[in-house]
Amino acid sequence: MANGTKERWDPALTRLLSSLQQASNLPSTEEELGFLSTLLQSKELHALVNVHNKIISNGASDKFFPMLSTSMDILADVLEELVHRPHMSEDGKELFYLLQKPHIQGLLYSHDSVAQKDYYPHLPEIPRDTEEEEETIKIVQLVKSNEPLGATIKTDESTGKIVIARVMHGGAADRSGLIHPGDEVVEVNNTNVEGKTPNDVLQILQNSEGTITFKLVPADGKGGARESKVRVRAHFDYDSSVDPYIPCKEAGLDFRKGDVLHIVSQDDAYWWQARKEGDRNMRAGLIPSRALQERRIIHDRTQTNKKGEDAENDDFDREQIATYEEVAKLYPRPGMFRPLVLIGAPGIGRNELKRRLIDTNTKKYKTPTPFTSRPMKPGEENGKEYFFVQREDMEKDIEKGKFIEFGEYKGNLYGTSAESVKAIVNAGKVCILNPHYQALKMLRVPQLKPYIIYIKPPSLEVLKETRNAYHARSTFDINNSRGFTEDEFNDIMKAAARIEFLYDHFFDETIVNDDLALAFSQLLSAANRLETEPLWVPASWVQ
Ligand SMILES: Nc1ncnc2c1ncn2[C@@H]1O[C@H](COP(=O)(O)OP(=O)(O)OP(=O)(O)O)[C@@H](O)[C@H]1O
Repeated sequence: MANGTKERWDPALTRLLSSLQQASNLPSTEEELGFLSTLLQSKELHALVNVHNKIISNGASDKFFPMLSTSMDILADVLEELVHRPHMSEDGKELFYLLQKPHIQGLLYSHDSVAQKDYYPHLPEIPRDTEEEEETIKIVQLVKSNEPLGATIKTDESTGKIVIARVMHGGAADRSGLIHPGDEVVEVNNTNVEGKTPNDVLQILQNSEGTITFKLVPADGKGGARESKVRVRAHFDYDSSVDPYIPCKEAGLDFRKGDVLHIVSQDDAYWWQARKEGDRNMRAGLIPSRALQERRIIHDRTQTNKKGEDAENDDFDREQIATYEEVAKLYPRPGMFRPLVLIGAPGIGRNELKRRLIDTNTKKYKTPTPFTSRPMKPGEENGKEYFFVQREDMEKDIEKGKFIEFGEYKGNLYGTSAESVKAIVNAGKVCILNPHYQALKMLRVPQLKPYIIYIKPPSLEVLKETRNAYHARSTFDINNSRGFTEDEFNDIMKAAARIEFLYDHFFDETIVNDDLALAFSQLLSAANRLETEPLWVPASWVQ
């Protein structure tokens, strides 16, 4: 620093300069030595060193010493104290106002920094207007473990460079917080990947041990997207290993129809990221998005129709394309019981199961007496098994919307009135229904929130065996006086296949009715579960 007449040279810098001259025989270029020599002789550096020395020497003497070095903490305490005062004097108000001023806070902050001798050199801010060609590179190191990286790569179509295609939520790459979709991969473990294919890069990754080092050019505008909370129930099976279109097979998440999936990201229009609900694996996997799956189903259906296969009339029932259904948990409420609905092929045993359940507690389980237009069978009583009514009267009531479900079977109408179901639910009883399967869509509404159990036949052989051994009565015989015929067994199997094709996405549970006692115990535990456990229902029922 200029000191009146003469510039005072710092002895340390002078020493450094002379040792530099002695070091001229070291293996360094002339350019490097020249640079250091100029720097050590520069006025700016000397001025800075002098300022530094001054501060140190002042600090060392007792001339200036701080009374305290935490004035900012005290400021915060005072503000906290003042803000809770119900009444404040004018002075108090002024102090409160002053202490919030940025200038005062800045001053105290600087004071504390000096008092704490916190004057380390700080790195300069990154210049805002860098040269366009200059790229920022980030170096990311991950320790390789048995866990996959949790990121996929691809060749960028326009630039031909290798880029991070997606980062799987919860995977190693995501947890590092350092790798983002769109980042350009420059090097992997010191190997330049320019001109390499994603497979080549995978090879490098697979062959590396220990730490993996990536050199990446960060993508613009990324940001850690938050996980979505959406849960869906899958209405189809998915096996990524046979999906020719999945961008990365290793990243696929396989699931079965009925599985509940936690959708963590819907950022990509075609490939969602999901986890199986309850799965402890943190890393999400890729599944086809709703839009993609709908397209696939429509495509498959047009192919089938072209071949002229399987075009039965009630296919329209499946007009709703079953892909994913958003679900939420419904918590049981004391005294409010969801109706239990047993669905299945005629003759499969729903009445038998229902009867047994009611017998366990006739006060608790109730079934509404259905209406029918079929003629009364011998031994039946009006109002007991059915209310027997004229077809025209029943049709009129159906038109008036008095039936929550109705269907036609072999020329006769069957139905359950809305009133009778509501009355049971409101009385705090468990309503158990075994309606015709066509009624499902009408029943599956938020007002009723039914729990739908599909009663499934076992194989044809086991069906015949069990029914014959039990001397089961055919429900196709008006007198209920004989067993099932060969044709009727076949009809049960056919009807079951049809019901499954049309409605399986509505089933909350499936019980195979082979051994009657076993099937019944399953029904009983389902009924108990319904009262005690939160269960997944369409999300709209919960909102
Ligand atoms: N697992 C089983 N093993 C043997 N017999 C069975 C079994 N389940 C039901 N049955 C018998 O099969 C017959 C038909 O059962 P059920 O009347 O319950 O059928 P359903 O499904 O109610 O038929 P529908 O819908 O036509 O009225 C009855 O005799 C019943 O006892």
